[in-house]
Amino acid sequence: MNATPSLIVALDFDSDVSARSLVNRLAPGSCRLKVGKELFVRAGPSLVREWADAGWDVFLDLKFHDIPNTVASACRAAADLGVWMVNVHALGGPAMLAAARAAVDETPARRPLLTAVTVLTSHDETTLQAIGLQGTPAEAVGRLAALATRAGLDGVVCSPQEAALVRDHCGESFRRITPGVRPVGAALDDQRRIKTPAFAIAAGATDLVVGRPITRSADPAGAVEMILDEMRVTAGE
Ligand SMILES: O=c1ccn([C@@H]2O[C@H](COP(=O)(O)O)[C@@H](O)[C@H]2O)c(=O)[nH]1
Repeated sequence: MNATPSLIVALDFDSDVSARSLVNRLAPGSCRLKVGKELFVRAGPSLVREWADAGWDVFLDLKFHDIPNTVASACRAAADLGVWMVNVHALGGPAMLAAARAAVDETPARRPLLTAVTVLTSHDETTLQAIGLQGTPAEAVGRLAALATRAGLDGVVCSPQEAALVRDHCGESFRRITPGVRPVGAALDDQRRIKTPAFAIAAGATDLVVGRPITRSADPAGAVEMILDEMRVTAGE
């Protein structure tokens, strides 16, 4: 793939009013939208459908992780909303990943991209050990990305620190969606494995997810433009 990397704005707001106020200042061609657990629980599927119908690429980031039948049904429901991408958690294992893939394949005309979360960007080696995962985050990402590749998924969610490793092991066309992106000087918040937008692009990330550096900025639309500029410069556009 070598497509221009995209910016996905994480709309982690506590109301649809706040989310709409930012989205109304953005253009669908300039970035994509991510609806995660908070906004989805607050505002529901109708908001997702509304944005998808309005031409936005919506990433429904609910990280499904359950028995295969339940995850497959949830992926079908996401496809019915018209989302651009939906994700599951790779820790659900091969059968769950295969069931998710089969479910999105049932609607070829509007099949969403299907990606898998590997190791959350809030983890470091110490917290991985605390939950019983051996090795470095990069080693765990490599193992989980291999599972996702074998199940026929379209890519994984990983930190920018593992983007190059995933590209090398899983191929150029396998998407590397990277949260844990922080412009120079931005607060770390609860993230642990972070890098700048420039690093993420240079390392081969295909889609950069950025939330609080935008949503908590005094000028969110300006923050989006600054990140897009840094991405363009690094990509040599
Ligand atoms: O490993 C992961 C997977 C998902 N996320 C989500 O991305 C955004 C990041 O928000 P920031 O405010 O830029 O930290 C958020 O919605 C997470 O749920 C992640 O951070 N790490």
